[in-house]
Amino acid sequence: MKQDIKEVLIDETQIQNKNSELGKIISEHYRGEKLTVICILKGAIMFMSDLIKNIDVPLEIDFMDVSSYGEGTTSSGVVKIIKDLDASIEDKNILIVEDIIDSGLTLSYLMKILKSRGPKSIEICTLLDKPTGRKIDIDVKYVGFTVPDAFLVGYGLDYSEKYRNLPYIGILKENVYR
Ligand SMILES: O=P(O)(O)OC[C@H]1O[C@H](OP(=O)(O)OP(=O)(O)O)[C@H](O)[C@@H]1O
Ligand code: HPA
Ligand SMILES: [Mg+2]
Repeated sequence: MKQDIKEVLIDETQIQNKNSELGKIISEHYRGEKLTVICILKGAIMFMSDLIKNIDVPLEIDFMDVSSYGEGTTSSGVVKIIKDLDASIEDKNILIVEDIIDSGLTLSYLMKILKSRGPKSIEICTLLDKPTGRKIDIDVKYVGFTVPDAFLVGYGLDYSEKYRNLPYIGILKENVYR
């Protein structure tokens, strides 16, 4: 796996420091409130599980699986719900946790659906933001790192379902997918 990585962009320590920093800010924001954290499968699993260890308000977790990338490196633009939430989000404070916002198509679609279900509040926290990929505007409250225009893998992010288990964020060598 390592031989397919051109460069480690964000290492484990940088990721964990960011989780601690974001956790503190989020805890202050929801102080005195209850929170539901929604993990967008599969990419956000590692980030969400590390992030919530750093949030100290009472919270519940739920999962939603949507997919638009399939096996490629560009979004198909067609977002499919593979698994919906287990619980209602009506009148709840919702924090959506994502690994990366690239074109913005996934979250734009998701936000429309979730806002229509009447949450008390709804915000987005993404570990990575790739603004050069954006096709549609997204209002993001919490961003870990702004990343360059390269295909990234690791810490939950995949290429063709692989590399999710790398403990860092790396740039995938172009010859792997070209
Ligand atoms: O802003 P966008 O261009 O829509 O891209 C971001 C989305 O794409 C990836 O998910 P993917 O559909 O690959 O599913 P996965 O999380 O299971 O890998 C990633 O986890 C985000 O959800
Ligand atoms: O750079 C990326 N890597 C992995 N998955 C992604 N989904 C959108 N952008 C990316
Ligand atoms: Mg993916």
